[in-house]
Amino acid sequence: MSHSAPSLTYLTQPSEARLKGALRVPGDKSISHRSIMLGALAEGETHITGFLEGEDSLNTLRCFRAMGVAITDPADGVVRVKGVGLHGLKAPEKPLYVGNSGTSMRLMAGILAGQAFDTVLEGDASLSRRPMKRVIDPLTRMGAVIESAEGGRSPLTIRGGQKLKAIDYLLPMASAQVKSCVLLAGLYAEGRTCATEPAPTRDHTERMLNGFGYPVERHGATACVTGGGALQGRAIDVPADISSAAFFMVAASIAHEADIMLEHVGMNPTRTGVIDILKAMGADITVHNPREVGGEPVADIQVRHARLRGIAIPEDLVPLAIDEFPVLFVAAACAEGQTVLTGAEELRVKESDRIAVMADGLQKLGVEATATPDGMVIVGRGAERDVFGEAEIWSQGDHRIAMAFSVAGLRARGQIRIHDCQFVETSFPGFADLFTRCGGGLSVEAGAAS
Ligand SMILES: O=C(O)C1=C[C@@H](OP(=O)(O)O)[C@@H](O)[C@H](O)C1
Ligand SMILES: C=C(OP(=O)(O)O)C(=O)O
Repeated sequence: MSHSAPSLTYLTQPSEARLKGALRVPGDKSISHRSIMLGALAEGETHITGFLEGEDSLNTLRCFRAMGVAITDPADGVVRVKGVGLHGLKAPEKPLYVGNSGTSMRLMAGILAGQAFDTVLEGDASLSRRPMKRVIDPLTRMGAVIESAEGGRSPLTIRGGQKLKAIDYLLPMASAQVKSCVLLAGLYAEGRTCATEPAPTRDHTERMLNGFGYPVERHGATACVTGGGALQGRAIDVPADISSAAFFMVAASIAHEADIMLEHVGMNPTRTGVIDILKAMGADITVHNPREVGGEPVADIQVRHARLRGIAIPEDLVPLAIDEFPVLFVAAACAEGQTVLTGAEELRVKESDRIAVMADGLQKLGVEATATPDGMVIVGRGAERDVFGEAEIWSQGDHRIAMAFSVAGLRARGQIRIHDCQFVETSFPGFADLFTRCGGGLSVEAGAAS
């Protein structure tokens, strides 16, 4: 987000929505960030198609430009990055601003720890509340020097010119951002750096490093890189983001009538937990034409309306669906019976506390939703035609909360007014239009109270 984007409010239409059509949601955010970062650090050119032109990945792009990397303006998802090599970045003139994006800050901290110059990384109000100690700790063990605001929060000042040493790091939480940060710093360290995760998390960094010709060894839960190699520029086709497609998967499942096709969706097995969870709830989801594009599995996904039932969500699926819980809570409210989520305390440190903010919004809409320290218990009202009432919701600077309550509008008796929706631009530009075009019915009011 630019430093002060005007506030937006979404208004859902109490509707008899029929969702239909084929649609392609924007590019994968995790892969888009990494395509700029690895493209910048590579030798030669990286040609990206399907790039997410959302504020989070655009902020990553701007940061690397500020460090002297020539990157074309994205046009219809096409971006060219002229790599400068692992040691070719230049000192930026100003602090690097990453907006709302935890991925940018945590992955870039790993890269910047290995540079010869100092940098300051800063973000918006939401990001300034999120924990950065989780990356400061392993980087400090590697020899990095990082100053932070109180409590390990950003802004982070990263002192350049340190000689990094390899470490074996056992992650205290399942986090792809922390794993990636350690591996990226490992590119600059002497020796072999390993990150061991307590549960599988998205593996785009490992896949993409291999794709750029930088070998990542994998032994069970451990991924290792040896410093001192080089990356080679390449072509990257970014698939549609399964985390964005998830809003439409739930929308089609809960709408009174629906049959939609989500095209070219990334199906990396470390990301498909949302499909497993929805299928366990009884969703009607068919995967068509599975294929592999540039090292990532991709498919078209058909979703039709179905009667959902509540489940106990298996904890091993939590990291594989970590960004999808706001909208999965909406699905749970529309199911018959109780849904119980446990083992998801990480949701409390995302763009908002997604457990507290979702429980609060669902309660306002008349759903029995009880927040627990590590999850939620939701009593589904799927037997009723209108699951949700009418309410005013604050999305608390969190794009996924804003979109989740937009989807809830499909089963609401009245109107849901959702404030602070400008943050949807971080991950899903054009969401309101696409949702409306396939039958969702959402209008946007500018400049409303936030
Ligand atoms: O590595 C990534 O691209 C991401 C990892 C996840 O965060 P954590 O590593 O904090 O779980 C996820 O929530 C975020 O949207 C993107
Ligand atoms: C948690 C998210 O992103 P980030 O951590 O990059 O801000 C998200 O997109 O849901």
